[in-house]
Amino acid sequence: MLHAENEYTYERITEIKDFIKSKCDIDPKVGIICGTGLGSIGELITDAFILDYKNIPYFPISTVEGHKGRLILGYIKTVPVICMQGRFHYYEGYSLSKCVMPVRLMKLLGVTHLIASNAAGGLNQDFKIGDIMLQKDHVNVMGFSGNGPLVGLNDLRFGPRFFSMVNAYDVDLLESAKKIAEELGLKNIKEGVYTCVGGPTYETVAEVRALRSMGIDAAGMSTVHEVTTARHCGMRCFAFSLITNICPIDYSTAVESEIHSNDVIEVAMSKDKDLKLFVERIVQFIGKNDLNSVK
Ligand SMILES: O=P(O)(O)O[C@@H]1C[C@H](O)[C@@H](CO)O1
Ligand code: HPA
Repeated sequence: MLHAENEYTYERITEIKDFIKSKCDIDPKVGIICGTGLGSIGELITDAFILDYKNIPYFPISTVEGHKGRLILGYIKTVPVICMQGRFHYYEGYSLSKCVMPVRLMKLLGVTHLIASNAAGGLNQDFKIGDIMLQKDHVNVMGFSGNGPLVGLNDLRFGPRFFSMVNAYDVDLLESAKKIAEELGLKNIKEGVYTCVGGPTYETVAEVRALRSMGIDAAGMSTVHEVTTARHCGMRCFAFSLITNICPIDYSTAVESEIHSNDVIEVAMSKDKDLKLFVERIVQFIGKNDLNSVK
C-alpha cells in the first residue's frame, strides 16, 4: 500500500521551530501533553509565553472539547518546559503523522523528556473512576494494521528506520513517579498497560473483552503514537492515564454504565489539584536528576 507523503518534513518543522524561536527565547527541556480535561496542568507554568495553535504556521487546530489549543512555553519550578494544552487525535481526521508533529517540534526545540497525560477507560475491572494509572507499557493496536506515525520514508535526522520500543516508558522515571505519588499521599495510583483505539466511538462489550484478554488495562485515543515518535527521536517518556470511566465487560450492566464524553471531562477536571501537584513534582525531579541523562 502506498502512503500519502508526510507533509511535516524536517524542513517544515524547522520552519515552525524558527517561528517559535523568533517569538520566545525559552529553551524547553521537558515537553508536556495535556489530555482531555487536563489542560489545567498548563496553569503550573510561570513566565508563560502562550501561542494559540491558530496563530502558528502549519499548525492544525484542536477541534474537541477539553482541549484549548494553546502552546505554552515557560517554567515549572525553574525547569524550562513546553506544554500542549490540547492535543490532536486521529478521529479528528488528522493523520497519525500530523498528530505527532508537535512531538518532533519539541525535539527540535531541545526537549529531552516527554510527559504525556490522557483520559482513559478502565478495562481492568479492579480499577476505579479517578484512579491514576501510570503507564508501564502500551499495545499499539492501530499499528497492528500498519497504521503508525512513522509509516513512510524515514528521515534519519529524526531517528533510525527500525528501533526498539522496550523501555518506551522509562523505568527510572516510572519508579520515581511512584515514589513521588507516595510522598504526596496519592492513594489511587495504579500501574498498567494502555492502548489507543482509533475512536471516536467508545468500546463495545466484545471489544472490551478482546482488549482485556490482550493484557491491556486502559483504553484511550492518544499517547501511543506520541510516545512512539518521542522514542524514535530519543526522548525519555513518562505517561499516565486518568481513569474517567470503567469499560463494561458484562452485557448485563453495559447499558446502565454507558459513557458520555461530558463525564470524561468532568472526572478529569475534578482531579485537577492532585494531578497538577504530581506533574509539578515530576518535572522538578527531572530538572534535578535527569536532564543530562539523555544519550
Ligand atoms: O486526549 P485524550 O486521549 O485524553 O482524550 C480522551 C480520548 C478522547 O479524545 C476523549 C474521549 O472522551 O478523551
Ligand atoms: N475508551 C476510549 N477512550 C476513552 C475512554 C474509553 O472508555 N474514556 C476516555 N477516553
